[in-house]
Amino acid sequence: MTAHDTTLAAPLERGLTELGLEVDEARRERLLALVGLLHKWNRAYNLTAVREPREMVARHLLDSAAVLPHVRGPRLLDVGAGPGLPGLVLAILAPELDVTLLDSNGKKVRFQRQAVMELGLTNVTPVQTRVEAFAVPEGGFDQVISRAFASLEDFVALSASLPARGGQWLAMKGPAVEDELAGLPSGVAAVACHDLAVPFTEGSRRLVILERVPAA
Ligand SMILES: C[S@@+](CC[C@H](N)C(=O)[O-])C[C@H]1O[C@@H](n2cnc3c(N)ncnc32)[C@H](O)[C@@H]1O
Repeated sequence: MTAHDTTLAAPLERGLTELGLEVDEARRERLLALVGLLHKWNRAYNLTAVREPREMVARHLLDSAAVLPHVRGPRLLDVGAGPGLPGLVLAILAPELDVTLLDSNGKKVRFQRQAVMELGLTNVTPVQTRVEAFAVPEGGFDQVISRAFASLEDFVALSASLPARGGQWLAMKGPAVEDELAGLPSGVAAVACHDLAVPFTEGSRRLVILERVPAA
């Protein structure tokens, strides 16, 4: 596995504890190795505006980990995953998940593939495509998640056929999501909106969970 900055181990462990997550050392090592890869590839591939590894621990690892209690899987699709956020983090934390990472950008998907290989992950499938052109696999996904991808309305419209029957959309949003909730199409409703405190970051992460409902 790839080398990483050992000074990041303590903040990661503290942050995971603050989130109430028990994560063994092997998984913590993988998470830090992911930060190492993001930092290394960011110079050439411009994967994320977050440049500092320490900041990546909070804004990428812990922010993604914060949604784990709401992820039930097992088939999880991350739409517009970019360098694999939150999907790679969730796949490392919960090996029982079967995670598909989807992005239209070739460089981002090349990074996803490299990370999957270097981290030895067997539960992640990167796919390069636009979500609207993605052929839904038989049965669909139990949950479809996105972070920093699109408005709620566009996220749901672009991925309308992808959740399985009884499946959910999980949208990782900022604090101002009320206006977007008002724009949801009929037939889809928010069933929960969680305020998640992310260690070492200002403001709160909101996780909106959406399901299909009988059209009004
Ligand atoms: C702002 S980035 C967010 C990346 C990642 N989720 C994160 O939080 O760091 C949005 C990503 O969505 C991808 N994207 C935009 N439109 C897309 C589409 N129609 N289908 C698939 N991916 C798309 C872009 O290539 C980009 O990597």
